[in-house]
Formats: sequence, structure tokens, C-alpha cells
Amino acid sequence: MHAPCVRVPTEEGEATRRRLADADLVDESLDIVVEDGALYIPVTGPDAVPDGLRVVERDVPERETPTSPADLLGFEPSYERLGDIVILDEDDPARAARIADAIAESNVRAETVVNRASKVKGETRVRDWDVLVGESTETVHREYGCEFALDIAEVYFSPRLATERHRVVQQVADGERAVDMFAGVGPYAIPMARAGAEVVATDINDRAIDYLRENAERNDVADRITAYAGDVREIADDYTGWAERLVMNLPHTAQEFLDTAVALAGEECVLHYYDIQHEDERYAPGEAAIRDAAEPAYDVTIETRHTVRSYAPHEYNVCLDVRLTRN
Ligand SMILES: C[S@@+](CC[C@H](N)C(=O)[O-])C[C@H]1O[C@@H](n2cnc3c(N)ncnc32)[C@H](O)[C@@H]1O
Repeated sequence: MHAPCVRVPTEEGEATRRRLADADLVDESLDIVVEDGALYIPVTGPDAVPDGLRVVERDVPERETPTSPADLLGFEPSYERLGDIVILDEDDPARAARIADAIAESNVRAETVVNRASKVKGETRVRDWDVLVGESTETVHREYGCEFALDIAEVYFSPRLATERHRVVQQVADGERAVDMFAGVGPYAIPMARAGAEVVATDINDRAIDYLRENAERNDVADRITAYAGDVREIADDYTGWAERLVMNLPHTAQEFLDTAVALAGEECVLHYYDIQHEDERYAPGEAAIRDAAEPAYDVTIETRHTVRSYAPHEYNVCLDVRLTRN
């Protein structure tokens, strides 16, 4: 359809569109067009367009779909979803703010938009966030049929690990005994309990354990999960030789806890050991550390060497599935 449009460079597109929308001048029945580095914003009253903006006549399609962030920005932004929070990973604060505004105005359902403001840090692996839209950093996230309440400002949680967690949970047998040594809000512990395991879950972050207990109730597995707030080393005496499965999701530092893992392991135990290593030697350091801690008391069989995801240039997040069999 032929219509008057304000033509602006794409980088000024969102600000101009908001300015025109505030003056009620955007023709919402027509689509915004992006072409050759310019945005064409259809307007209802070309004569009312503020001075300095150029109006041209051109063909624009009628709007069929609701407005997406890309419609508003002129490019496809990348973001992750965690419940009703949208997470950005932008280095430039101005670009992050533009994207956040576009998401808020678009058809994306989001209560809060945040940008990563630090790496994960410290013992609890929590990061800082810039809250760009909304206020609450607490949400309920759904993953493979389970619900997880959490506050990203208080606990660690990565939606990117969903497939990996599912890979591990699928190995769990009804009735087995599992220890999730670094459990967070329970994204391994809770589905393992749903699969029929009896689970002990520990975390040094009290808030993570508060959420884990709430999540155990939410997912109807409170009777199969025992949660401890504290250092996992503190439970070793109570659960010596108890575990048939151990999850060690504390990359960078897990090696320091292998003696505790061996103390927890029963006659036969599968260990899921997460690590971050250089691409040329992804598995060897973890294998060596596990053998060092477990042999000769246990036979060590590496069942799976699995790359979970790229972590940084030339560095990979990996998982070793290891069977420990007592000699
Ligand atoms: C990378 S996060 C993983 C959390 C969870 N497994 C997940 O997938 O979301 C590691 C967790 O280990 C906890 N942690 C760190 N040191 C610990 C320790 N000594 N004992 C128990 N938990 C610890 C942190 O608080 C954090 O929640």
C-alpha cells in the first residue's frame, strides 16, 4: 500500500518511532519497513510530523503480525528468557537500553528486562544485573515440566543448561540415591526426585536452598528431597558411602571437592563431573583428578566425555560421566 513514511537511519529508528508514537502519528495498520540502512515508519498525518524529519511516499505492507522487537529496532536482537524475565548480554549500555525498550513495546511477554552487568562471581556464582525494564528479578521458570522459582539477583541459574540437565536426569533410575552437591535452586535435584530418586541437595547459598525447598513443594517432591544449606563437606560424615549418583556442577572448582565425592560414593556410583577447560585438553585434567581421588579404592570407568557448550574463546564447559566401582 502506498503511504507517507518518515525515513530515518536504522540507528535512529527506535527513538524516532517512539517520538512519533508519543505524538500519535504512527500508522499502526501498516508495517515498518527496513531497507538499505533506513527505517520507513508509516505515519497517519504527514503534515504534523516534526520539523527535521523527512517524509517520503513509498509502498509498505499492511500489518499482519504483531510487532516484534526486530520490527522496532531494524535488527534481530539476541536475548534469553527466564520465566517472565528477558536477559540481554550487551556490552554497550545504550544499545542494551534501546533493545530493552523495544522488547517492552513489542509483542514479547516480559515483566522485566535485565542486562548482564558482571560475570558470575564468588562462591555463590551470582552475577550483577542492570534492571532496564520493570523491577522484580524474581520469577518462575519452567523447564522440562518442572517449575523453578528463583531470584536471579540472589542465586545462580542458567536456562542454557536445560538440555544438559535433561541428559543427566534421563539416566536416573527409580529408587536410586543421589547427592546434588552444588544444587542451586534444584534444577537437577527436583527432576531427579521426580524420576523417583531419593535426593540429598546441598548449597552454600542459603537463598538458593530456600528456593530449592519451595521448588520441591511446587513440584510435589518434598518427601524425596533433603536439603542442606551449607558447605557440602559438612554432610560427608552423615552420608558416607550413601550415594549411587553424584552431581558436581561447580566448574572451575569441583576438583577441590573430589575427596568429598569419593567419601559420599557407595559401592557403585555414577559421578557427573563438570569442568571448564581449554579446547585442546577438555577432558584429561578432570579424568586425572578423578583417578587421583578415587583410585585404588575404586575402579574408575569414564562412560561419557561430553561437551556441554562453548564457554569462552577456546574454552569449553564439559561433563564427564564416570562410574566408580568399589574394589
Ligand atoms: C554453578 S552453580 C550450579 C547450581 C545448579 N546446579 C544449577 O545447575 O543451576 C554452583 C552452586 O554451588 C554452590 N556452592 C559453591 N560452593 C559450595 C560448597 N562448598 N558447598 C555447597 N555448595 C556450594 C553455589 O552457591 C552455587 O549455587
